[in-house]
Amino acid sequence: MPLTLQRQDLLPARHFIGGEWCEASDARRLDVSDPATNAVFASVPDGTAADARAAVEAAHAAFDGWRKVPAKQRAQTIKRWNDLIVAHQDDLGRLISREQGKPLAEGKGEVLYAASYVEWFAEEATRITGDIIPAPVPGRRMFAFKEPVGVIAAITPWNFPAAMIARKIAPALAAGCTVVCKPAEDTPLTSLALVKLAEEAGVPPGVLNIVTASRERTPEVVDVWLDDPRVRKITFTGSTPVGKHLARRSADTLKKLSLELGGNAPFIVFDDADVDAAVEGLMVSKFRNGGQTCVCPNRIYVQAGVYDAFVAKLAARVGALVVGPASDPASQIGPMINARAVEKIERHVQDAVAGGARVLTGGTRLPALGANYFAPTVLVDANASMACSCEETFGPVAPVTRFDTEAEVILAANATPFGLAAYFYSNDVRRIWRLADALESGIVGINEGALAAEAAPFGGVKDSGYGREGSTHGLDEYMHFKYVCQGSLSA
Ligand SMILES: NC(=O)C1=CN([C@@H]2O[C@H](COP(=O)(O)OP(=O)(O)OC[C@H]3O[C@@H](n4cnc5c(N)ncnc54)[C@H](OP(=O)(O)O)[C@@H]3O)[C@@H](O)[C@H]2O)C=CC1
Ligand SMILES: O=C(O)CCCC(=O)O
Repeated sequence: MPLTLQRQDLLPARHFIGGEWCEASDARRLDVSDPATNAVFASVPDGTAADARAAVEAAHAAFDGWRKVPAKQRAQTIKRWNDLIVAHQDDLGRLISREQGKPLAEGKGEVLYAASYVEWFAEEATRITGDIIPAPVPGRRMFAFKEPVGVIAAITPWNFPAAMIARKIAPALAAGCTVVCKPAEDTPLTSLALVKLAEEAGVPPGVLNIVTASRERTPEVVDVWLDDPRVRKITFTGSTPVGKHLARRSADTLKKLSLELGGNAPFIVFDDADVDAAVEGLMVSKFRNGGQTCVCPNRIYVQAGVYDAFVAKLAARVGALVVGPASDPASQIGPMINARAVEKIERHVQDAVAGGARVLTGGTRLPALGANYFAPTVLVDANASMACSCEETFGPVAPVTRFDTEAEVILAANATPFGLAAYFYSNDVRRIWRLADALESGIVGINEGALAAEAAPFGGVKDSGYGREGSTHGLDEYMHFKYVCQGSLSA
């Protein structure tokens, strides 16, 4: 079924390069399908190296002009973009849900979440200050100015097609950078709609450029940007192997990098926790976007004293989740993004069961709904050797492990190369600060399952990457310092 929007022109379905909506240089196109049915409902250009080069040319040519636009004017343009995103939240929410599969309420929620970053960075644009440094010797004046790094390349994933674009592009524009962007193959339409609204907001030609591409052609497009010394920064959200590839491949041109990569978040419930609050927190954090979120709990550790009560309550809540297409307002869990995602989830569940885990609810695909559906699942008796404990499942599967002591669970929680988010529930204030210190993670939730906010620095440690998005630190990622030192002037 074609997607009908209030504003059909929010589906430009072409690249945007140098202020022009255009086709791929060889006119090849890429189909976009609905993960609920696998039915194709739109298409976009399948980008080429030539398109990628044209985008860099445009961004490079626009940089000097954009960086010199007064901060207040840049801020006003970005604020207008925010206002347009909010005004079109219904269309954008429907677009997200159709191409990504999340329930409509979540799709619309993501639009407002994305807008919160755009608004935040519009405001931050007017507060970019530097330092006046007390000189260590007489006759000198010393300053540190912040400057935009230049052209930046944003490579975004499919799980939050609006929010990931927003929290990369808004700070780049606020800092005075120009942008080339490549969204994920599965979800190119939302990003094109956002770029259309940025154009309407008055972002000048060449400042924001977007090239869509298939999985097959993505390396060809991105390699152009990796090799081009005019691209001064890569900002990426996605898998750890691709993040490491980008770091290696951009070494020759020594680009600045922000890498927001995979996670393997522990979620720990202590005997002294409020069990109902912990179950609620897990439902919020684990099943958001059907479990396809990098900060989703991937390993759930529950202390022996509350284990039985916790898993009984959790299984009841998970078993009651309504699975269905985004188009059904009752749906709480939509389809997974594609066949590869469902295969990985199924492999994790089967591996866990073969290793001794028990399924309390779910555990299978839901073919009656469609090929990409997987039942929300609770596994108990999970252990560290299982694939679901070592790899990011990225699906609606909650594997639960029993533990006895605080020392034991800290060791287990940190026994992973990843370090993006960690959660724990406890009412003992001494334990709370011990754990907050001990967990090797960029983000820690204490008695809270919903952590992300535009004012907070989002990012990881270890194999979960580096760099932060959101907050004032999210703006610094797009700037460098220039130290200026003035000696004495001769009389
Ligand atoms: N941190 C996070 O938020 C995310 C983590 N993941 C994790 O990664 C797993 C796999 O998901 P997947 O979609 O394959 O993630 P990828 O890392 O493959 O994709 C993320 C982005 O990188 C692009 N990309 C892929 N390969 C290259 C390459 N060689 N050079 C440049 N860009 C590239 C993708 O383009 P294209 O779509 O065209 O391939 C997409 O735009 C998930 O199961 C999950 O565990 C996934 C998404 C987000
Ligand atoms: O999963 C991701 O790709 C990061 C976005 C999650 C969030 O902002 O909470």
